[in-house]
Amino acid sequence: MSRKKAVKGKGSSKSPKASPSSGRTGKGLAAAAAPSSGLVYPSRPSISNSGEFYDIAFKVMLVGDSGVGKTCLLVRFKDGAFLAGSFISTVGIDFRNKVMSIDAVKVKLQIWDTAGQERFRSVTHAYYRDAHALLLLYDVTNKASFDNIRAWLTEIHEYAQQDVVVMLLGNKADSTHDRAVKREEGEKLAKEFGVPFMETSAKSGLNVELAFTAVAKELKHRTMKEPDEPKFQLQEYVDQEMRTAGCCRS
Ligand SMILES: Nc1nc2c(ncn2[C@@H]2O[C@H](COP(=O)(O)OP(=O)(O)OP(=O)(O)O)[C@@H](O)[C@H]2O)c(=O)[nH]1
Ligand SMILES: [Mg+2]
Repeated sequence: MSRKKAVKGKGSSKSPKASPSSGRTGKGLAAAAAPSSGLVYPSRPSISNSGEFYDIAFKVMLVGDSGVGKTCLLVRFKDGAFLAGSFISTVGIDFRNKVMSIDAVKVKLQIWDTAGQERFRSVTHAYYRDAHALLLLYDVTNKASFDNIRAWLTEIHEYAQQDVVVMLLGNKADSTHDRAVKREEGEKLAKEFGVPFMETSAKSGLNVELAFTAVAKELKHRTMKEPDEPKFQLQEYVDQEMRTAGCCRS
């Protein structure tokens, strides 16, 4: 399979009109965004010398209330670091790219970090349509952020594609003393809405890699599934991986 090259670096914009691209050329938002159909199928090898090559690309959006840890989760996944210290709320929308190797296929995730603050909601709405997957976060130490998940799911149903992959994440699982939402409550809500669920911690790294890998696997399987290949079971995969890792992987 021929491979495309992922645009490296970071983009940022408050404009909902920015249109995605294959990431083959240029830098920044306009160049890194994918066609509105979303998927990028490489048609010929890249001639560029720098950056990482990929076979398929998907857009993943991080959504949820302000302060639940969306930016920290992305930074942990991308850079392996935790943004400790004062909380700097995201303004508008921002993205980072990461290429993962999934079953010998190079999958590029273009991950959009949205602002949780209400005043940026209309900006975020404009991006839902192009998303292949949504990671919906609440903060296990903040009951209101959990209670708002129903409203977020309503919003997702209204603005996102019908077949978008949604995964519910209870973040800040490291904060055992401040916990306000039990794991079972998260599991129950996820079951009610038929979405996969896991708890994460951007601080410790718990399940961060797993969350993105699971989504990338699901998207890759949907796109490249052989006719006789069984459907990928996302929650089963997550449960199995957590069992293998003794429930605590980073
Ligand atoms: N203990 C703990 N703190 C976290 C974790 N993730 C994020 N935080 C803290 O929570 C605060 C908010 O994190 P952000 O990632 O900026 O939150 P956000 O969801 O991006 O917020 P908006 O950009 O306003 O939507 C910061 O002070 C982080 O240090 C985590 O897993 N554990
Ligand atoms: Mg943020």
